[in-house]
Amino acid sequence: MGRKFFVGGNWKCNGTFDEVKKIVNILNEGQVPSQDVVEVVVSPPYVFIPVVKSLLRPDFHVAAQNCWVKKGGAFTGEVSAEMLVNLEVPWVILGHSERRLILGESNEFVADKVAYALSQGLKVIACVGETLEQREAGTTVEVVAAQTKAIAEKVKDWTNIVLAYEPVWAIGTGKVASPAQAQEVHSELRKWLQANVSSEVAASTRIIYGGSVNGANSKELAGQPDIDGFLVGGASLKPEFIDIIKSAEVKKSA
Ligand SMILES: O=C(CO)COP(=O)(O)O
Repeated sequence: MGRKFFVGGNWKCNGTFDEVKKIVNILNEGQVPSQDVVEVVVSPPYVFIPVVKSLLRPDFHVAAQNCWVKKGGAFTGEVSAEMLVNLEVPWVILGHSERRLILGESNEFVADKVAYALSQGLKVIACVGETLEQREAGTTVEVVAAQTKAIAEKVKDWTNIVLAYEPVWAIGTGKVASPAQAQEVHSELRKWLQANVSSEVAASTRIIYGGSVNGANSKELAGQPDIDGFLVGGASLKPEFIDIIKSAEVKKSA
C-alpha cells in the first residue's frame, strides 16, 4: 500500500518573529527518521511563511493554513492559491474546524477550495471532524462522511490529498481521542472512500489524526492500522514535535 507516515504541525495564529525562528531552530536540530519513512510539513501563519521557508531544513516542507476559493483579485484580506504556488509553498490546510465553525465555511465552500487548490498544483490537507454534540448524538460517521462526500463530488484525483480527521472536542482541549475511537473513524472513512470513490483511493489515501496529539500519546495512536500520521496543533510549537515525528518508526516496524 505504501502510505508514507505524514506529520503536520499547524501553528495556527501563534508566534512572533523571534519565536518562529526559535521553533525552526528546534526543528532543524531534531533527529528524525528519513524522508523515506515520514513526510513532515509545518504550517506557519502566512506572514511567517517566507522566513520559515528560508530557514527550514530541506527535508521538511511548508503548508499554508488556508487559501482563497478561486483565482485571486478583489478579495480583501485573502491569499490565493496562485500566490502560494508562486512562493513555492507546496501544501495548504483546508477545512480546518476553526474555519468551518468560527468563520462559517460550509462543506461545499471547503470542497470548492480543495478543488481549486488542487487545480493550481497545491497539495491539500483536508480536515473533517465532528463536534461533541454530534458525537453524543451518534452522528460522527454521518458528519465526516458528508464532509468527505462534498469533497469527493468536486475532486477526481485524490493523489495530492491527505485527509485529516480532527474531532472538534479533542482540539486544544487535552482530551485526545482514544486510539480505538480514532481508529474506528479512520476505518469508517477508508470504507467510505472504498465504497464511494475507489479501492485504490481508499488504500492509498493517508488519513491522519488531529486533536491533542503530544509526545506521550503519539506512539500508541500511530500503532493503529488506519492512522497514517498526525496534524498537531499546540505540541507542534514545542520540542516534543520531534518525538511525534519519531512515532513514524512504529509503522516501520509494524
Ligand atoms: O487543530 C489541530 C491541528 O490542526 C489540533 O490542535 P491541538 O493539537 O492543539 O489539539
